[in-house]
Amino acid sequence: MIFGGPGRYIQGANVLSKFPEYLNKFIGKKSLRSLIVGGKRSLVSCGLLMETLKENRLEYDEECFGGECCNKEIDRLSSLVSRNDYDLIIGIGGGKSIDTMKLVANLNKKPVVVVPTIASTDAPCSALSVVYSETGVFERYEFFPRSPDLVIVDTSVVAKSPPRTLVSGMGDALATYWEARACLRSGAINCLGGRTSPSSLALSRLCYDSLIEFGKQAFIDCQNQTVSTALERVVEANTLLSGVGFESGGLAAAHAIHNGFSTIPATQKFLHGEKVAFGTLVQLILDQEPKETINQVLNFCSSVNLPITLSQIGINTSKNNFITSGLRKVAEKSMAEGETIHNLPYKFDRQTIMDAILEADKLGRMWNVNHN
Ligand SMILES: NC(=O)c1ccc[n+]([C@@H]2O[C@H](COP(=O)([O-])OP(=O)(O)OC[C@H]3O[C@@H](n4cnc5c(N)ncnc54)[C@H](O)[C@@H]3O)[C@@H](O)[C@H]2O)c1
Ligand SMILES: [Zn+2]
Repeated sequence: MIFGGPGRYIQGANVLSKFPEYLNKFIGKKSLRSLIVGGKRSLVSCGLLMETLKENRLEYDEECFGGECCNKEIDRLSSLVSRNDYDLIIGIGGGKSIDTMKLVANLNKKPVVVVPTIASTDAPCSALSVVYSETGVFERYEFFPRSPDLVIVDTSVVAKSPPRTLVSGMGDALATYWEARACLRSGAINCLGGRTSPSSLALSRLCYDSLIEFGKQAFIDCQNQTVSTALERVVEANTLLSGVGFESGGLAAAHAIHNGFSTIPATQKFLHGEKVAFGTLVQLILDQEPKETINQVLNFCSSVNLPITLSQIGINTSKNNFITSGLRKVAEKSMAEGETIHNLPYKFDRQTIMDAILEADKLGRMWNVNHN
C-alpha cells in the first residue's frame, strides 16, 4: 500500500497572520520571492496574507487566475514563473486555481503553498491536478512526485465564503468513503500507485461521519459567517480528510460519473462537488447499498441543499434530448479507458450505468416530493 499527504496541514481562524513563521519553519527559507495566483475574489479575501507578507518585507507578485485549469492557462503561468524565477508558488482560491498552481509549481520544480479560500473541494492536499479543455470538458489527471509542501486554511476566510462552496466541498467529501471502500474491496490501485491502506479508509470514514454529524450546522454557521466547531470539523473533512482519503484510498464511480456529466454543457455551471454528490448516489445504487444508507445520504444532501436529482444539476430530462443521446454520452465518458469507475469490484455495461443514473434521479425526485 502507499499512503501520502501534504508536507504540513495548518487550519484555524486567522492562521494567515502567521504565514511568514510557517514559511520559515516548514519551507525552511527566510527570504523568498513568491508568485501568488488566485481568482479576483480569492485575492481580495486574502488581504491578511498580503498584509503579513508586506509587514515582513517578503517580496511577492500577484497574478489573476484565468478561471480554468487548462493547457493554455498552465503554459501562461508557467512561462511567467520561468521568466521571473520565483522561489515559491502560492496558489490560492478554489480547486481550479489550486490545481493550476500545483501543476505550474511541479513543472518548474518550485515549492508550492496552497491557501484555499473556499472549502469547496479536496484538491488542496493532493499530489495531482485535474486538467480540462478551455471549454471545461474533463481531459486528464496529472500526477506529481510530491504533495503540496504546505496547506494553510484560514477558517475566518472560509467562514466568509459563499455557503454554496462549503456545501460543494461536502459533496466532494461525501464520495470519499464509498469510493475508498470500493477500491479496498476490489484491490484497485489508488492515486499514488499503491493499494488502499486501511488508515486511509479510517480517515475516509471519519470524513463521512463528520459530514453527517456537523454538515448541517456548518452550513448554517457559514451562512452566518461564524467560525464554529462544526465549521472547523467540516473544513477539515472537506479539505484534509477527503484529500488524504481519496488520494490514498482511491476514486471509483462517483468521480467517473462526474466526469461523464462534464460532456453536458448545462451541468457546467454547477460546482464539482455538487455533481460528485449526485455521482455518489449513482455509485450507492451500483453498489446495491441498503435502503437505510441511501436514505441517510439523501437526507444529508437535502439538509444542506446538495443535488439529488438530474434537474438539480441542470439537466431537464423532459425538454432536451438527454434520454436519447446525452445519457449515453455521460455513461460512455464515465466508462472511458482509465476511468476510475473500473475500480469498482464488479464490471458494468453501459446500460447498467444509464439505468443507475435514472434510478438515482427517481429516488431523489421521490425524496423531494415526500420531504418538501
Ligand atoms: N486535484 C485534485 O485532487 C482535485 C480534487 C477535487 C476537485 N478538483 C478540481 O477542482 C475543481 C473545482 O474546484 P471548485 O469547485 O473550487 O471551483 P473553482 O475553482 O472554479 O471555484 C469556484 C468559484 O469560487 C470562487 N471563489 C474562490 N474563492 C472565493 C472567495 N473567497 N469568495 C468568493 N468566491 C470565491 C472562484 O473564483 C470560482 O468562481 C475542478 O476542476 C475539479 O476537477 C481537483
Ligand atoms: Zn472530487
